[in-house]
Amino acid sequence: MMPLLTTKGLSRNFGGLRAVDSVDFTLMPSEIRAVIGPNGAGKTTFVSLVSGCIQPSSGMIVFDGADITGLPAYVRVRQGIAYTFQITSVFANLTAYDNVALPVQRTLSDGRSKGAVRAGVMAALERTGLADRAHMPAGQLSYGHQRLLEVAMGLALKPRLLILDEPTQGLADSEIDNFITLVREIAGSATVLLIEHNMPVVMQLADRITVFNAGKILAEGTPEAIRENVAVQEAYLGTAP
Ligand SMILES: Nc1ncnc2c1ncn2[C@@H]1O[C@H](COP(=O)(O)OP(=O)(O)OP(=O)(O)O)[C@@H](O)[C@H]1O
Repeated sequence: MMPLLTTKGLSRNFGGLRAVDSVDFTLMPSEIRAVIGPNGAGKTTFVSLVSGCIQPSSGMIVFDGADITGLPAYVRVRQGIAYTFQITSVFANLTAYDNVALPVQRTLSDGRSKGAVRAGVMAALERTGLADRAHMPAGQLSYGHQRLLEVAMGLALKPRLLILDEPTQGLADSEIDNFITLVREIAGSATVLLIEHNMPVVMQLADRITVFNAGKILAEGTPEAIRENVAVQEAYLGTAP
């Protein structure tokens, strides 16, 4: 099977700091991959490089067999890479419905067909549990629901790769359970790359886990293997003897 995504020697400097340092990474289709690591390890920078929000200092990104390193973010979205980054894309003054209508319109050949837009918007809102809040201004939703709204906007793009950056932040425990169900369902039709600090969520969801530390991949493996990895315990989990 061909990988959906690979990076080769991917690096990004900020001044003298190597936030992402020569990362070789492979993601297979329909995987749920969690990316974990201490604060400042380079996780957000890494997924920002994959989505095209920032450009690499060096290295290469291949998506579905094609070199996308030089492509702008909006072209990558069109090719099937959707991302949600900590409420950067939600318009506070628009309703939840209208926020999701924007990406739905982009996926329809006739984006002005009201019925098709409505069906697409409501499907995404229902999947994320926000259907009964469709007509609330996004800015009036709780922080956790704004995170879910971002997921709905990502889903509306019908992505092949959905990148989620700390999606459970601000969600209540009951909402986290729904979120886990949602991600499993999303994984039926898309590959999921998930930055997540909530370890129970990571352990329940991930097929494989990639551990970042100081810009590099420290370890990679199944949840069981990562839990037992002594270097990971020392660097991140803080549970080494
Ligand atoms: N635009 C920027 N300019 C300068 N330094 C940056 C910039 N973005 C990130 N950094 C630095 O790069 C390093 C990696 O940051 P990044 O946000 O990728 O880490 P992270 O693993 O996602 O951390 P967190 O878990 O706290 O979100 C940090 O030292 C951070 O301060």
